[in-house]
Amino acid sequence: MSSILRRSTGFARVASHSLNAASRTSLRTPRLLRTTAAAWSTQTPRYYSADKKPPKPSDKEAGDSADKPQVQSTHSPGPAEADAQKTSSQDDDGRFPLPEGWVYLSEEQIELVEDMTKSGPFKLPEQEMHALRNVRRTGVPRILLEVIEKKQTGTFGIPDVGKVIKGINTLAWHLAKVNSEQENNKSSSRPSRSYQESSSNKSDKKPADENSQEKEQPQDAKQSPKSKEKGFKSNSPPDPFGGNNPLKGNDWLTTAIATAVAYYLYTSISGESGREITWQELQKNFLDKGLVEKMVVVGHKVVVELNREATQSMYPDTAATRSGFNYYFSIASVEAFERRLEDAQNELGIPSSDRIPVSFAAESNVMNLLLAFGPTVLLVGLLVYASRRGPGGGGSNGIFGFSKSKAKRFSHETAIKVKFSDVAGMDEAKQEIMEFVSFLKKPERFQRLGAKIPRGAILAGPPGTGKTLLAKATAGESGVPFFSVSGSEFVEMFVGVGASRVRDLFATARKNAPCIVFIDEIDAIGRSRSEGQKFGGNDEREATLNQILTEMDGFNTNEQIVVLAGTNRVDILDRALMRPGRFDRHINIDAPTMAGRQDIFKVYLKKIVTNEDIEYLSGRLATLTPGFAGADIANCVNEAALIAARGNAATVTLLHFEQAIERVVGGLERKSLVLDPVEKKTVAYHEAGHAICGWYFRYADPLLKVSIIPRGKGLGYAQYLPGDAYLMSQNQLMDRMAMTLGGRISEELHFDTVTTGASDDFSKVTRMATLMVTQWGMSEKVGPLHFQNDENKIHKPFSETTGQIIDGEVKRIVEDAYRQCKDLLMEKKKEIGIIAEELLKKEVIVRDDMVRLLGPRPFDDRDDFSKYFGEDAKNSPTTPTDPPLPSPATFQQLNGKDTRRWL
Ligand SMILES: Nc1ncnc2c1ncn2[C@@H]1O[C@H](COP(=O)(O)OP(=O)(O)OP(=O)(O)O)[C@@H](O)[C@H]1O
Repeated sequence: MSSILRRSTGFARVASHSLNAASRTSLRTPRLLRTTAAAWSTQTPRYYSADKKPPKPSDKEAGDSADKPQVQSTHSPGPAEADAQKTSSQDDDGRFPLPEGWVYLSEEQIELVEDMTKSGPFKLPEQEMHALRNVRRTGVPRILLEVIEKKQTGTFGIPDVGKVIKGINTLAWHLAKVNSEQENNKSSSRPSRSYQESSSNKSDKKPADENSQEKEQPQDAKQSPKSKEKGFKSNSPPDPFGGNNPLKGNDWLTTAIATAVAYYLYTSISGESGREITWQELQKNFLDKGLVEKMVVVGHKVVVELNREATQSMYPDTAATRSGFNYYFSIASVEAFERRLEDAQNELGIPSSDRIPVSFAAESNVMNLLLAFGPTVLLVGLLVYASRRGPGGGGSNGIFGFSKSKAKRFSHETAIKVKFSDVAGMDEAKQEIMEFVSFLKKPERFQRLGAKIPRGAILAGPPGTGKTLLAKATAGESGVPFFSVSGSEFVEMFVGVGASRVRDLFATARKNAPCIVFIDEIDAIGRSRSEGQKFGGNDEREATLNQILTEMDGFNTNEQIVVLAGTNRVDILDRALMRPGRFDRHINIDAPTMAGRQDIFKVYLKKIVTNEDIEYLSGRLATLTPGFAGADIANCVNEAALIAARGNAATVTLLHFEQAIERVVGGLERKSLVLDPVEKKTVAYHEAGHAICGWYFRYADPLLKVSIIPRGKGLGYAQYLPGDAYLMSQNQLMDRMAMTLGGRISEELHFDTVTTGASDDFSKVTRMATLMVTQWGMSEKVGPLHFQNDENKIHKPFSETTGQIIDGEVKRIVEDAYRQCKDLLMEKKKEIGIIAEELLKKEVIVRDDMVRLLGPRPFDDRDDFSKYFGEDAKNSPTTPTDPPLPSPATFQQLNGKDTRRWL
């Protein structure tokens, strides 16, 4: 009886073997295959324990044997035995009744099955081959017959491998059932020997009473404890998987598993992969023996097709006899291969009519498919990847999220903590913008009287003057969400993206109303359309601008959305953007005044550790920093704190602040730059020339310091404090120009030759003179005309004749300044020498040195200057009692920046 079950083991092992074979041949899905194989091979032995003598729980051996695979019987029942073993349900030929959907196989088909199981992936161990004979009597599921027929007709394919597995599964299941029936019969017909019983002498020699005892045992007792546990009845088919059949009742699972392994099985059955051999092996084993029928060159491989019948007779056990299996070898070039083959055939004396045919085939279909569709698949893959790159997959960073606005959202609770008190200076701008705050906070106050609140405001001004800060403060004060986006973030290379981002931004704003939208650097998209057309226009930018115009028009008056925009170039913005109903308010935020700077200094001085008198300090620093924007001031204060920290100072002092300002304006001190004595003397006399001009010209700005320590790009500098002048007279301009030329004229007066050091001075003088002639109406010949300079220098805004007059006038003004300066310096040649020698000695001289050497300046100084730097000023690093100090930067002779806004 147990032998039938063992036959099912045989089938199970076919599957397991096949699966294992597949797992060996494929590196791709070993886990799936191993798992599946395990389901077949580890569960089946447990089932066999059910038909053994029931193991007693105390009987360790019996228990062990239940977990081990059974020793297979090699006994094949003879016809007489078969008769003896025949049960009542068997027909005359000993065949069992067929379940529905089952069929008996013909002898020829059984032979085919035997052939299949002799070699190849379904090969069975020799001792299990006898199990197949029982298939004659049990029949097989029809599905297996179909597969066998396909095998007969040569139409066996990938899907059929799955059918083989399913068929085997069903067969194993059925065999288990038959076995169970036989077990019942056996228990009723003892002591007659069952053909299924093991042929071991041990079982044959069992005493009759022992057998009878067994017979008398109740049926239930014959079941293993495990079978009992699972509630198996002896008349119901035992579960060959111990109740764990992974395929039972799971046809879809069967199909899935079968399909998954089918491909791998197919490749091993069909021998698609073949095996690589060397040329020598080919020659020795096949070529010399005349077994090669044909060779097919596929790329750099040659597939050897053997005469299968001849090969089988010579090498019966080789895989080469399997249909579809082919050996192959690699070649470097087709020519070399053909030559080698020809030589080999010549050596063998094969006549030309019998030569091995060589054909050429394209690479495998898979390769062709890969080549054909690979790039497309790769591209699609990349697109999908790019689309998921953004946070949350497909976010605004993803490629398909490019139409989403990139506006950052700040809310009252999160980032926007800025209040109007944090924005120093710009009182008028704050006043203007506060109206928006009241509108957002108490809209009814305005609506009650039928007033329409302005839709938006443009904050225009130089960089770093606090436009963004003011917008944030507006949001902070009104406690509404704040969406901040830069104009450049709307611009993409794809046409239409900008417009859709604008749509998205405004849609988000509407959802979050009341709120503030701030578009920084709006000139990136809001540039005048007529300007753009000069250079061919930019459709994308215009489409974006149009969308902004449309969206701002689309607000209804009750929608509490305020749009603020920041720009440094209000002059180039499109007029449609600036008209009432869109950006109604134009708020100019200029560089802060003296008072504004002082306020800003106070805001930032509060945040650092200093023992200085904040009122005095902020005033002095504000005087030292004309033209500084809020951002520059914030940077200076921070720089001072860094300098103090570098020197391990306990607090930040005035000295640190002045060093910081000098560094910001003049650049880093270049200690490594050592001038030779002649150069140093030239620099000293050059700077002394500037200093003397500043001291003796009435309208010159007050002199603060002269230095010949290289700093930034310059070799020396004279520092003046121009103050916040908003208007300049012609006299002031002439004095300033003359003072600027003082360096060169001093060189002329004291040396045989002049140097290149005055180049920057000439540039400034020329620019000033040109402005005087072309824009400030300070030339009688040109008259009160204004010629706007064309930034692109494409065409001059005046005629050729006017151009010549302008050139003549500019030259005349510079020459006047030159003469004025030369007259003074010739007169003060001795004083220049005194200052220059002092400079060579001390490298830096300050205002008090000048007073000591030249006497008091013959003209009164400005009030603010006197307050912080005059006689009554507190001791400061710029007084002579202090060690020489690289002091604050110049605003004129220093090559660094000229902070006068009109220059
Ligand atoms: N009035 C001010 N009060 C206090 N801090 C200021 C003021 N103006 C500027 N700042 C400082 O300068 C920094 C830069 O200012 P902000 O970004 O507002 O300048 P902006 O005018 O928008 O510049 P840009 O035109 O380059 O965008 C601010 O973060 C702040 O620290």
